[in-house]
Amino acid sequence: MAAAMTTTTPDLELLSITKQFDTFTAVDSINLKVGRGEFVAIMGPSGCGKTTLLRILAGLETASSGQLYIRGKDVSDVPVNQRSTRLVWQNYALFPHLDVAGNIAFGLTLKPHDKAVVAGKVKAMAELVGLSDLMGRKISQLSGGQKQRVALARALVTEPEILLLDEPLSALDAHLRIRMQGELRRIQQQLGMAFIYVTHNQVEAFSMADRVVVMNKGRIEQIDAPEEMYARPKTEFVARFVGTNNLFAGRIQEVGQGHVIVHCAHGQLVVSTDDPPPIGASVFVVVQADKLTPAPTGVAGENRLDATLRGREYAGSHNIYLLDLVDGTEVKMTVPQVLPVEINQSATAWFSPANASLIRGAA
Ligand SMILES: Nc1ncnc2c1ncn2[C@@H]1O[C@H](COP(=O)(O)OP(=O)(O)OP(=O)(O)O)[C@@H](O)[C@H]1O
Repeated sequence: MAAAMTTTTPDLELLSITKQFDTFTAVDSINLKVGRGEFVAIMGPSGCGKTTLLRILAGLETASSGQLYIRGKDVSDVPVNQRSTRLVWQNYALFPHLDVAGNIAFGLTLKPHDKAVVAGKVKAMAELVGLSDLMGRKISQLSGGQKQRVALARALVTEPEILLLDEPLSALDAHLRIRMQGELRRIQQQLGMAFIYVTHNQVEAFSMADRVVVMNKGRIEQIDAPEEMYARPKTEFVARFVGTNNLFAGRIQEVGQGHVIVHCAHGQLVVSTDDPPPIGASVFVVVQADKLTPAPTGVAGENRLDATLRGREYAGSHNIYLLDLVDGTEVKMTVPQVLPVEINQSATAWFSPANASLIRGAA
């Protein structure tokens, strides 16, 4: 039954959406609410079910079970041409025999419309996406970024309630991609429209989205604002998938005032926490690579990691150091300076207890 419509009705609500292909579960009991005008990015490794989920939202695929609501209305059985969603994907699927204006107008000309109304809407949309000067151009005379703008305008001109985007920028070069990220965010905010954006690209997801969804094997691992997801991954999978984190497996050995001591294979680590797991619990200590700094040799102290330098990479503004701990654990440290250490020599790293977090490990 459709939920009563209120101003707080989410743009999109998924209740236990599952998709099975024969015996294989591609999308597994997904629950998700997308608020009014929210930008949600869905990311995860290849094959985790991102595109299948987006196709279900678009009506191109039918869920095996579960309910899908758009602005409070159950659309689970509404066919694709009657959905208030539009899909934009990377191979723009534009019509080469039509010019830019013809391509943008295409969605509107499928239904009876006054010519002047169509022209007005196409003009306004071209202005919004920055194509006003190119209306008479053929598609073959456009750059990749311009083609992507046409595809975007063609979807938006039909005034969908939600725009679905499947890796829309992946065919563009790095420079153009950054430009288009800014443009997409501006357009989305100007229209106040919910965007559901599927991508492999972490930087893209984290720079545009209000919230990021990380999927793994058809399930949602974590939904959070980008900063929160980055600073506090909640599962081992997310900690390994997002950012550049170091994970140290261990067990809680001692619970102190505002901190715990974790026993790991290479030694003890101290982590600040207000929510300590019980003694004996299996945990991972998570420390971002840029929260590690070199520790002066010979100085004892908590969270000092004695290691061997195995590799280094110069990345312009920073250096990435690969270190091996005594038990073979690999550690990544990102620092601005060049360290006076050669490959296979001893090196040390250190982190503050306040810069580490805990996630529960396997029992
Ligand atoms: N029509 C289909 N029949 C059978 N299996 C399918 C079908 N469509 C997708 N799958 C399987 O479902 C899983 C999820 O596919 P999906 O395309 O949603 O993944 P994805 O996360 O979008 O991957 P990628 O990032 O590589 O595009 C994959 O294992 C895929 O092989």
